[in-house]
Amino acid sequence: MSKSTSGASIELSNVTKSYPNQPQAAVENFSMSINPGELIMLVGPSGCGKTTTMKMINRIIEPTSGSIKIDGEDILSLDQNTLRRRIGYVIQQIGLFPHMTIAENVSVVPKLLGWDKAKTAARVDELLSLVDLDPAKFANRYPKQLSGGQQQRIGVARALAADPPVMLMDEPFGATDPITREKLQDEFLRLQATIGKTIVFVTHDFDEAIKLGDRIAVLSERSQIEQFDTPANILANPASDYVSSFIGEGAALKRLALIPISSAKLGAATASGPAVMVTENLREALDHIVLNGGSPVPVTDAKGKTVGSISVKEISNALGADASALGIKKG
Ligand SMILES: Nc1ncnc2c1ncn2[C@@H]1O[C@H](COP(=O)(O)OP(=O)(O)OP(=O)(O)O)[C@@H](O)[C@H]1O
Repeated sequence: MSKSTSGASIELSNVTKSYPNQPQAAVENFSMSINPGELIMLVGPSGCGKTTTMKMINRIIEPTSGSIKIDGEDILSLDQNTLRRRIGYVIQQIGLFPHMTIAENVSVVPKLLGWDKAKTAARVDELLSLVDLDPAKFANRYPKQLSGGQQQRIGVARALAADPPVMLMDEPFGATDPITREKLQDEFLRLQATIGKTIVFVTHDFDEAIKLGDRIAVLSERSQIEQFDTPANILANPASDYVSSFIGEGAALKRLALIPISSAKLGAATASGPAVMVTENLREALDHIVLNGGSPVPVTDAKGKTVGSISVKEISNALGADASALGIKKG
């Protein structure tokens, strides 16, 4: 998918953080190059150093050694306040100010930057619309008058207020129920397709990492990188038992969700049953086939015209072709 990019590159080189009086470093010699507009997921067990790694990028935590550059500029030499205005930050607890309205919450950074009232108000309207909340309805409410999912969207809007090139997201959807979480993830993907920020996103949830990430870094203790690759490559070719244990059960099913139906060789356009759109993925095709009692289902284009059919055989072939393209034996 091509997306416009307003993000910046991030380069971490040999970054180490040792907290005082700790026997070992929380993050040791961490190096990573992130391209403008990339959405990078940091995944790993509790205490492995994900949050420490991420918080060093906006210097909420100061590195003990190493260098961090954003668009080639050494951030350790920048004033901390300047830096944090360039980096949006979204956390699980949301952190909305309860005594401020939604509009006031979203305006915090524009106010710090000295924007006038009209510019700030226009930006608040634009941001609320961007996260699918009607400004006329929500701007003057207080956080407690919003659902958890709506509050989380305000957290994202607030982080985007000054249009920062970089966003850091620390388990932003972690506290929401599974249905809200999935909805927020879908919306967030749509939003990112438009805004193209460079995003570092911390999660415990490998499925969330697969769904959202352009690339995933699987981390072990001291933020050691076990594998850093696209979701499809990690699922098809985990680098170690450690990485496999993160993927868990059902790697093939998870891979299906990453392969578009358009990449499968379709069967003849003779099938009947619940049609699936060619823009959907193989996981969705499989769902339709199951609902159709295991028989092939028609595949339609965006205009509803039938362009072929898909059965378990075509799905299996597409999965095999994908695996062999990656140098994996068909299993
Ligand atoms: N302020 C601190 N002082 C001392 N040790 C700390 C401090 N903050 C974190 N640590 C330690 O550093 C290590 C990494 O912590 P960090 O919070 O980065 O891990 P994490 O992977 O984000 O964990 P979680 O998923 O549970 O949030 C842990 O062993 C933690 O106990």
